[in-house]
Amino acid sequence: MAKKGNKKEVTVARGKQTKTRIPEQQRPAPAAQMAKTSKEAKTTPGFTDSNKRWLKPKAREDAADQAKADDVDPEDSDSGLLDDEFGSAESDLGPGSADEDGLEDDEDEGDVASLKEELWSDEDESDQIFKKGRVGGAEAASGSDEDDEDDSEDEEGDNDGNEAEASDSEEESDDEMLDVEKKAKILDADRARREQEAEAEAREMGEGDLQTNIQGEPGYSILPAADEEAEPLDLSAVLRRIKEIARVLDKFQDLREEGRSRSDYMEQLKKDLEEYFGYNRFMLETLLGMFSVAEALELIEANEKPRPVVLRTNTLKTKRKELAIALTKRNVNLDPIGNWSKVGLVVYESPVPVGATPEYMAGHYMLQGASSFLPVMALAPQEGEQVLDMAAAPGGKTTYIAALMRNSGIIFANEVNPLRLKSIQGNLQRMGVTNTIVSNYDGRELLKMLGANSMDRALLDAPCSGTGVVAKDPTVKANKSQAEIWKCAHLQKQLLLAAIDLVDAGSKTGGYIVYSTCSIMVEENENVVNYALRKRHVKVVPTGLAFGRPGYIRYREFRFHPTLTESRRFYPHVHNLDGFFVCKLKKMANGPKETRGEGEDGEASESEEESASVGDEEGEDSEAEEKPTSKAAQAAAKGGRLAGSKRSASEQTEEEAAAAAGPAPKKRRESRILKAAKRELELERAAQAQAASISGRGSDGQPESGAPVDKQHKQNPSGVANGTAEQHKQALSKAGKKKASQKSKGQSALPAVLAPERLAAGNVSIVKKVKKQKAKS
Ligand SMILES: C[S@@+](CC[C@H](N)C(=O)[O-])C[C@H]1O[C@@H](n2cnc3c(N)ncnc32)[C@H](O)[C@@H]1O
Repeated sequence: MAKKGNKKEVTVARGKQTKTRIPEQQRPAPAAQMAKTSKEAKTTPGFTDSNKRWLKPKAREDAADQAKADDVDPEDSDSGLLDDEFGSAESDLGPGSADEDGLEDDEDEGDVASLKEELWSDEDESDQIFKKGRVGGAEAASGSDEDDEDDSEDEEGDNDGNEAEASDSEEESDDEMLDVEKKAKILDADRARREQEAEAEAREMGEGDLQTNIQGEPGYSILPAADEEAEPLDLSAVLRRIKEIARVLDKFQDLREEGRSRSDYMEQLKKDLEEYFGYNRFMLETLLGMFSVAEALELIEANEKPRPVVLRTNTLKTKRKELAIALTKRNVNLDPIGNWSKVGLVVYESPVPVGATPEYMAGHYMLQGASSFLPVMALAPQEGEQVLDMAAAPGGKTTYIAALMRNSGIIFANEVNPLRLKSIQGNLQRMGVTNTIVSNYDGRELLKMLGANSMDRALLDAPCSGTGVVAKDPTVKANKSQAEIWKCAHLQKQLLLAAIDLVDAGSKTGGYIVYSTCSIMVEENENVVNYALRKRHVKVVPTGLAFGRPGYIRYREFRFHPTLTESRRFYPHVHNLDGFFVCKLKKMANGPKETRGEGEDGEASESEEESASVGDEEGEDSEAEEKPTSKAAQAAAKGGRLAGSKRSASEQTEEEAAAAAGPAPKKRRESRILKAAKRELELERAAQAQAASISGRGSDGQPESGAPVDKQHKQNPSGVANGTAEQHKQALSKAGKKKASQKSKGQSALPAVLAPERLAAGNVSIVKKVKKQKAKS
């Protein structure tokens, strides 16, 4: 465990700005720990463990701390969060860094290159503002040379890891510090020195008489004696024991007490962690299985702290610079999120609820966990493409996809839970998204509705156990079980196969699928992707993300395809992000892989998979064989799929893909529903363009005059990006005529898609009822 200091909270008023110094033990993630736990960070720039900007401990611990400092009601700060991404942390099953040179084919290169151009290119003029000093408050105005120098040092020093981080706060010159800061600094230094001395003393004593004298008291034992009735300890004593046990386990041979085994310590540790942090046994065993004891504790501690509040600029409506200026005028204290994103802003403190500012209402930004940027960046949607967001509510990623596509092409945003549709619609409307069709299907049924191979790209931000977002939803600590994790994995496999089947391997610009979860469970991540690698002609490609830990290829009894190291894992204690997994797949050929029959390698037959991918929820596809039984492992090894098998697995994928599928079909199979929906969207766009030319709106549907947003809403209640009511009506009546003529030709109609009440601001809802009505008729 990293040693903790005891800095006092010091609130310093500087001009208009209030700065809150967070006690060291409350800081989001101590830099020393971070650099220690991620060697990768030392070599990767940007938003990594060594990103000083991101980790600069300026953020307050929570709203309550800020309230203390600013007299702001903490509830106010939270109440501003509308239905963005927050609140989706609950389980939603209801109704080495990216190797930029390691790209395997031209398409990948183009893809990642364009992604880089879009997202990693030199910061635009908007970032000059940050070079002149932090935007919030007085410092922004000064724009001193000194700040410039600091910034460039920041950039150069990104690789310096913990030392750079540690020294960063020291860099403030004494002259700049106020008296109270100076005093606090002296006290801190003094306390640190005394702690060091005490530790050294304890170590010295331990070396002579260690087994019983961890705390320097004769006869002291960390573990209760076997025959002793365990006395209840107060919580601070439990925490102390947790740390002592972690220390012993770290240097077990040296520090163990005589007659005590490792499992004695582990058992006591688990009991104490259960008691102190409230995890259940399953969760603890998982964490202690994935990480060293010390690192598991770091993660557990990071899970107790909220992640920073982050905004994503909606580039359909504004620029980051403009947004930063607007929010700064409201005394919001913010910074760019780091050099890995050109659209992210991290908010340190705000006197107004950031979920209820006029800029928010006008759709200039999305409140979005920083980890949510990553799958969309990996997806790298291109303008003009057809993109599926299979599990879309509340639409945080959909709106980002739309922004990257500049509202061109078509996005299909699907969500199974009808109660969550409104949140997608609301966000699309607020953010001025006009290229999206919202549907309400089980993702496993989408194949029937949209047609196989109909998409250029697909994002499956899968429903999951939420084990990466404990900070948002602490109930996850206590209510997850192995059975539930397998249940999630089962659904995730079916959804991923469906997503793959919907993407066209022959797409000129795409052919990519991104799979992501906010779970840290291997069963829900690498295990799911590994399953897809075996069932479909896909390969894992680099995500293009500049940081993140590589995915597992060996974990407990699991053995995964070696290319899974290209997938990326993100952790609260390493990256100060929610626990997250991102994997990018390239579809090599359409259609399923030919598999041997049941019994030959212990796998389900192809027909079973197909039924799984169209929604046989009860049908046990290959869940059993995916669990790491030694029988399955042997059988899979026989099939040549495991790491270490003689044939290179990536060769195998491509060879088999080529042999099984032949040339990729040139034409996509589009379902009638898809065609009708596209026609409808075209009509809608035509109406909007007409409306824009009449009413003097820009091409993005924004008023050129800058009329107040509220007024726009009143004039046009259906949304900020709509045409006039008359044009809307005309479009609908045209569509209605088309529908009638389709009907007379015996083609399937799309009544709900065309129903006026279902239309909202350029978005079209397809509801499940459509299917039922169709079936009846
Ligand atoms: C992790 S959340 C998606 C978050 C979303 N991508 C965003 O960024 O705002 C997963 C979503 O999948 C939905 N879901 C669950 N089962 C589904 C299924 N079978 N088909 C489609 N969506 C499903 C859940 O209701 C939930 O809204």
